[in-house]
Amino acid sequence: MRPYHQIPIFECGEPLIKIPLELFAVESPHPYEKLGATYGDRSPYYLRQSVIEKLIQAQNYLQLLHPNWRIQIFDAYRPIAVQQFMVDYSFAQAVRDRGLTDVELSPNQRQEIWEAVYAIWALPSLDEKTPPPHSTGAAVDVTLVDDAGQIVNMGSPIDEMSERSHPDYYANSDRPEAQNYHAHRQLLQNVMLKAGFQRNPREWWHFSIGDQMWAWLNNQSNPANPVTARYGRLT
Ligand SMILES: C[C@@H](N)C(=O)N[C@H](C)C(=O)O
Ligand SMILES: [Zn+2]
Repeated sequence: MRPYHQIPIFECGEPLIKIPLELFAVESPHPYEKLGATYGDRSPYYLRQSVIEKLIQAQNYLQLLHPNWRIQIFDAYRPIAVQQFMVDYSFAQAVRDRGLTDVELSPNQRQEIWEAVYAIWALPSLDEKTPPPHSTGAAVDVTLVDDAGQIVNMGSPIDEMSERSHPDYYANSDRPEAQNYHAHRQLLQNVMLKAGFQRNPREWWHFSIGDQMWAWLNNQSNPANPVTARYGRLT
């Protein structure tokens, strides 16, 4: 259980619809499909209707500051089967990165790797009270692309299992390069927050609106006016 799982969900029934990809930049091929994740008759490029409207709003705010920059969509809707696939893939990759194989892992090593995996991935829970954020169609992983079509350097790749994924990792650095990374992360956060999203406190790229994490973060900063979640798991 994460603290945001205490938030009650009152599903509003808003449809999951195709993102108008022509408006945005898009990571292509899709990063998880490339690894073998299958979506059946679904696609990762779907979100709830008003989440898409808010994403367009965020990009409009971005373009007031930087005309011709775009939000790049890395991932959006994620069925629970894909959440499970990515959790398993990330565990296996972390084992390989340590130069080990699954059978060689000591109980301590196994636990340490699972902790690293679940530091950034949500549990692929089938319980309707604790859905993984992307399985609600309300969460999106994004970065920025500049007017030359280049991905803006945020100082670490999306999905890296390290401290560098923390949004404020570069906040107190004296290095001009690191200050740039922090400024880019702040720019992304500012335009997304202005449109109503909240950012995952552990990941510079993950934003959501209307799900449990969003409600929990809202309630942390504004306890006098608590909100609940309006998007639950989609089947
Ligand atoms: C790991 C990243 N892509 C992500 O989406 N993390 C959140 C917490 C999730 O799994 O929902
Ligand atoms: Zn995410």
